[in-house]
Amino acid sequence: MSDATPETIRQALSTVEDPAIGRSIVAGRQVGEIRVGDSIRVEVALISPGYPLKGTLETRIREALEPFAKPIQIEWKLAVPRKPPRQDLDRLPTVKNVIAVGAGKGGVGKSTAAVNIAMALSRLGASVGLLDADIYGPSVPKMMGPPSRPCDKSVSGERIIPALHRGLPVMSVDFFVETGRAVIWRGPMIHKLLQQFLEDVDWGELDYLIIDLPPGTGDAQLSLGQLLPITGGVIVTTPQEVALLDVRKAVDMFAKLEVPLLGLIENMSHYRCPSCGHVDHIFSSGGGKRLAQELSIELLGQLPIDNSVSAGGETGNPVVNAVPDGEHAKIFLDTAANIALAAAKLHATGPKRSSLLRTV
Ligand SMILES: Nc1ncnc2c1ncn2[C@@H]1O[C@H](COP(=O)(O)OP(=O)(O)OP(=O)(O)O)[C@@H](O)[C@H]1O
Repeated sequence: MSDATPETIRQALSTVEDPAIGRSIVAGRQVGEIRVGDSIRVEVALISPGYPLKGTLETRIREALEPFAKPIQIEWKLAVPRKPPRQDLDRLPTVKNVIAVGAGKGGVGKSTAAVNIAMALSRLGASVGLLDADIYGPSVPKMMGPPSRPCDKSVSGERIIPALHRGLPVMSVDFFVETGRAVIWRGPMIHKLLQQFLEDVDWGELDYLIIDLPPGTGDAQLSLGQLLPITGGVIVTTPQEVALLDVRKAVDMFAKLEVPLLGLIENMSHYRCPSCGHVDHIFSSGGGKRLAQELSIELLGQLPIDNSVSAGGETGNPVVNAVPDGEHAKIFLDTAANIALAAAKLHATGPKRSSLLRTV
């Protein structure tokens, strides 16, 4: 075995593959600074926040460096890869990944999921923004609580400064309508506003922009999807058969938009009695899992019904933040990590040549 130098160590590490993508961590530029003294210190960047395969990667690194017979210290960093979206929609150069949260029907907890996933990714160390594109019922600002900085759209000719809620930049259709007024958007107005959200908003450098899409799979959703540069889609459903039927429509919608599907979240999956711990599958059991298997998509997470989740939405303090060590925060953190990993895996496939024409 050769002496331990940064070069020989880098060479040894070139045989280590990232377990999620099967690529050498040296070739993938995941290895940063290497320092050698009494011990070996290596900087290694993970491809996603909360990377679920970190233990496997660590074992591989330690095995590869074992012959140097020195203590090994690994300094973990985060370097989220950027997956270029469809060629015709490469509009957000400072945003690495755009993740759209959709649902086949209303009321399944799509906005709750979008808000908590954004908070969870941020807790896991990523830089995250939230775009509330739910033109029928923009609820993200309410769910995130009062802003520490309101949205500044006053300066004409300059970039719009997004609101800041709990440290996350947020833009919402809600900022552009009077409180309590029903929103009747005509297609061109929606397009214009969303185009502004994408082109005129100063989002800053983001690993992830999470988009809360309107519920359903009609024309409005399709045209939004054609406008937004989405890296991957996530579908939220409840376990009832009737909701699951709508999931198939949502899957079709993402396919039409040529947006890769990252997976399914089953919300209101079951209810656990807080006093006796009894688990009740109020709707039906295993529906999300069966459907995910049937459609060959990943089941990213299963969230039980719980007061703390709805209270988080009502009080403007998402459960991931309000009860940070609770069961529901843990489920959202795991779900967010699964989403981020699924998006990172797409990176290996490179930019997509779209057969769709831009409609605006
Ligand atoms: N796991 C859960 N446990 C308890 N309440 C929940 C859960 N998930 C969502 N809710 C509640 O269900 C209601 C609907 O949730 P939410 O607004 O997130 O749904 P949505 O799919 O975005 O609806 P919309 O179609 O109106 O946009 C809210 O009151 C929310 O607090």
